[in-house]
Amino acid sequence: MKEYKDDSLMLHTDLYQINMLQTYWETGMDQRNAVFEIFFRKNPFENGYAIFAGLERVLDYFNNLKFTDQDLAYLKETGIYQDDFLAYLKELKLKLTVRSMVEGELCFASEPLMQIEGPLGHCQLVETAVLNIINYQTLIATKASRIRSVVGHGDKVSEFGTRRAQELDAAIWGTRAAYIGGFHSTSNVRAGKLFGIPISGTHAHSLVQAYRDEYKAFKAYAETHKDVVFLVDTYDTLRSGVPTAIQVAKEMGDKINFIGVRIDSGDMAYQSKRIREQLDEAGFTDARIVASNDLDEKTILNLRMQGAKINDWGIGTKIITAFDQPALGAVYKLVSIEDKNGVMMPTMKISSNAEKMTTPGVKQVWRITRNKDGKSEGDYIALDDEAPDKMDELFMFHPVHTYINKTVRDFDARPLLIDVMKEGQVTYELPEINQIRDYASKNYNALWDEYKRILNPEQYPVDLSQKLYDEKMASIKALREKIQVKVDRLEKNNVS
Ligand SMILES: Nc1ncnc2c1ncn2[C@@H]1O[C@H](COP(=O)(O)OP(=O)(O)OP(=O)(O)O)[C@@H](O)[C@H]1O
Ligand SMILES: O=P(O)(O)OC[C@H]1O[C@H](OP(=O)(O)OP(=O)(O)O)[C@H](O)[C@@H]1O
Ligand SMILES: O=C(O)c1cccnc1
Repeated sequence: MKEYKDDSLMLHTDLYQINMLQTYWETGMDQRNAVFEIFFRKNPFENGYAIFAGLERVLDYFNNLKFTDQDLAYLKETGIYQDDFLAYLKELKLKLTVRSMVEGELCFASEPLMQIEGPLGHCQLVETAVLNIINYQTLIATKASRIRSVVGHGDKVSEFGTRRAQELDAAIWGTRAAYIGGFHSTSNVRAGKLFGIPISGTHAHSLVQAYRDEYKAFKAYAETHKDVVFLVDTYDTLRSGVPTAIQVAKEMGDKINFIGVRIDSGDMAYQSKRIREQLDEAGFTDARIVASNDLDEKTILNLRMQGAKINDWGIGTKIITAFDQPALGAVYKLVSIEDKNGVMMPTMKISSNAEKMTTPGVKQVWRITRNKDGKSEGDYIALDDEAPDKMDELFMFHPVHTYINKTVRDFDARPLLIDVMKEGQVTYELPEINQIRDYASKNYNALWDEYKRILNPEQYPVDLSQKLYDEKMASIKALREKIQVKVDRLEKNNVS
């Protein structure tokens, strides 16, 4: 890999973004004010909700983002761009204004998670990296929440996935997202240092193999550590591993804090029950049983159903790679653009595929909860000039099946998109990681159980205001008519 002393993230974008910027610039469009929104079309893992994560890194990415001399030298080398455009890039200072959900917010398909406003060219340049960050972190936080939701009360879940992650960055930011989603600790020591996440760890089979003997290995480990968890499945878990762990724990007595044992293979329901008996019989009733080996929410649920006596769970591959759904699929769509008279005009993409159709206009997402118990009624997407928080009753209807509707009274309406950056300056004070994690947990607790089950959850309502719905329908009609005129003209030209 080539080394650059001033490498920046400006080039961490798709070539087509710079190509579009060039077109906007050459045609005098680059300074037109534009608003883009980020949303995903389907909740990941067929879950009933997702947990928003990634804002801290997005703001960090925006901070001082500019083309460096070596970025520009590289672009020149490609031969794609002329000197005058490169000179324009050299002076480019991003003036983005950002509204976003905060990390730990519950979010749902089809609602804006973040809104980026600014000169069209600036907004375009950052699309790729912003999606890159939010897609991954939101996905992992959601997967973590699913896993956390199936473990027992008092069980601990540790993230073990660094070795299986899609490279170094994914390990670090993935484990942060897993912590936000409810994991208790990580095995990644650097993540502990960078984010203040609790770290935890046992030992590997190699320790036992190195000493060629379980007793020697456990004893050596115990003599060099205070807190110990012995990995007991290297040779024969029930006949050798656990009895040896017990022997060493007894010999060491108060010199160590014998936390328990870990198993990493075999039938973990059967083994954990037998291990529990052996530990209890030896008087170690508080010793914990840690399990790892390709675990996820489904295996954990199944193990618990079988009465497994597992207290703590180490989760690697399946969390850090979001194994069963490796991408969230969030997109970045233009919703409003300034016209040549300086007026902001809503814009949308239409498609025969209803899922691919966007909703035009600058919007706010309102979380509607009942005043009497704080429970969720649904989310209400309204145009920016609407104020559902000032209304006494709210008519909420399904945006496709409009006959599914309800009128809500005595409710609280909370706007979810808050100002985080104004013309390139961060205006938001980043919370501590534990505040984010607590916030996610509080939000999760306020959600009805029906939306939280990991299999076939109920669909949480994400509704459009009447005004937004009407404008969307009018835009679709107007666009269809415009296209029809064009098609007719083309056909007429072909005939003549
Ligand atoms: N009682 C159980 N019920 C359901 N799944 C289990 C049970 N015990 C273990 N598993 C899961 O079954 C999968 C395979 O376990 P298996 O015993 O085959 O381990 P393994 O990976 O072959 O062992 P090794 O790591 O030694 O190669 C793992 O995902 C594990 O978490
Ligand atoms: O199974 P995962 O959910 O991906 O969790 C991470 C795995 O990493 C370790 O195994 P590995 O074989 O790499 O090393 P070890 O068993 O020698 O520690 C650990 O024992 C887990 O099995
Ligand atoms: O601490 C552990 O037991 C651990 C950490 C990473 C991966 N596997 C196991």
